[in-house]
Amino acid sequence: MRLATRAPAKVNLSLRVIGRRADGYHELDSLVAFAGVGDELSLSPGEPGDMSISGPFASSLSTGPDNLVLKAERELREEIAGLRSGRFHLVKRLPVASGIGGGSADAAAALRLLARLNDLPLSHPALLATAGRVGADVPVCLEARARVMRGIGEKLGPVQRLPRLFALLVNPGLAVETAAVFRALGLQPGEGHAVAVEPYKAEEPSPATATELIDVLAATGNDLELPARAVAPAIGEMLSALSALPGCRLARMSGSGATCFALFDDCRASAAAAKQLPFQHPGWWVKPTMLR
Ligand SMILES: C[C@](O)(CO)[C@H](O)COP(=O)(O)OP(=O)(O)OC[C@H]1O[C@@H](n2ccc(N)nc2=O)[C@H](O)[C@@H]1O
Ligand SMILES: Nc1ncnc2c1ncn2[C@@H]1O[C@H](COP(=O)(O)OP(=O)(O)OP(=O)(O)O)[C@@H](O)[C@H]1O
Repeated sequence: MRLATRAPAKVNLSLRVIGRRADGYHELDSLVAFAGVGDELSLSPGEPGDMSISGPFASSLSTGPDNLVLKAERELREEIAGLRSGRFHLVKRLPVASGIGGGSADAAAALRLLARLNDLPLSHPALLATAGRVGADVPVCLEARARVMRGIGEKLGPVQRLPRLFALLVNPGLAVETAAVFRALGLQPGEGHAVAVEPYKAEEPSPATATELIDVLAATGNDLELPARAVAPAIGEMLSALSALPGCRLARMSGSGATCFALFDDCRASAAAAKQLPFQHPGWWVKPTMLR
């Protein structure tokens, strides 16, 4: 039997860095949402540890043991003796190392498929523990629903019922290494981070409309944007181009970059921008999508 699932792109609508832990990782406070665009993963009968990849970004990745799909499978097998598994096929539609958690989404998708095959609930402690070990963004990608994540990604707040946002996801075709961006922030282990941007306040009543949500988000930010722009100056150019699009209400970077998103009040404005941008910047990856 073949099991399949989508691996939606993760978007950090806001991201505040609280400080750096003694072990070098950074404590975050981030409102995360998920996009309509994503990878696809399937699991079929076959040899565990085996996988194939197709899709527009297949050539950016190997099918070796470093692939996060296989890493997640291996780690779960260590937690659960006798785990049933198989061979994976990944359709890679998201740019790699791009701040929208493609690898994390794939790893989480692998865990969801293995949970289905082995009749495990998603809340199974072995799944959660494995997710956290595979990557900081994997726990939030397990359920792939909008929420605030804290700690280094292991503390998940309640699911947020956000109004749908019409967005463009844009990447300049530049892989940016997450660790390099955190390094460029320049915090020492144990050091706190001065408040530069406000975190999203999830306790307050959720905004009822996209327009209200965008207003709330405008008061927040992404603390990794400045260090990422130092690592990859193309990000600054992209943010200026997005802000100048007709109807763009907010342009911001996701995660550690380089992917940025532009938010619009309605789908007509985002669709028009999606048509216009490729003429101005033919090399950029541009995806109109809904975030929720
Ligand atoms: C920036 C975000 O995308 C926001 O959602 C994530 O925190 C990054 O999550 P991720 O890509 O799953 O990150 P990992 O693969 O676990 O870590 C990559 C590297 O980034 C740094 N890292 C990551 C997460 C974090 N909270 N603090 C860190 O300092 C560490 O140097 C780590 O070695
Ligand atoms: N299935 C996979 N998809 C994407 N990247 C993978 C995968 N397996 C391994 N990797 C490696 O993981 C690294 C980070 O990939 P990923 O796409 O998750 O980064 P990201 O988009 O920056 O994510 P984040 O927003 O979590 O920082 C890359 O160096 C990539 O080579």
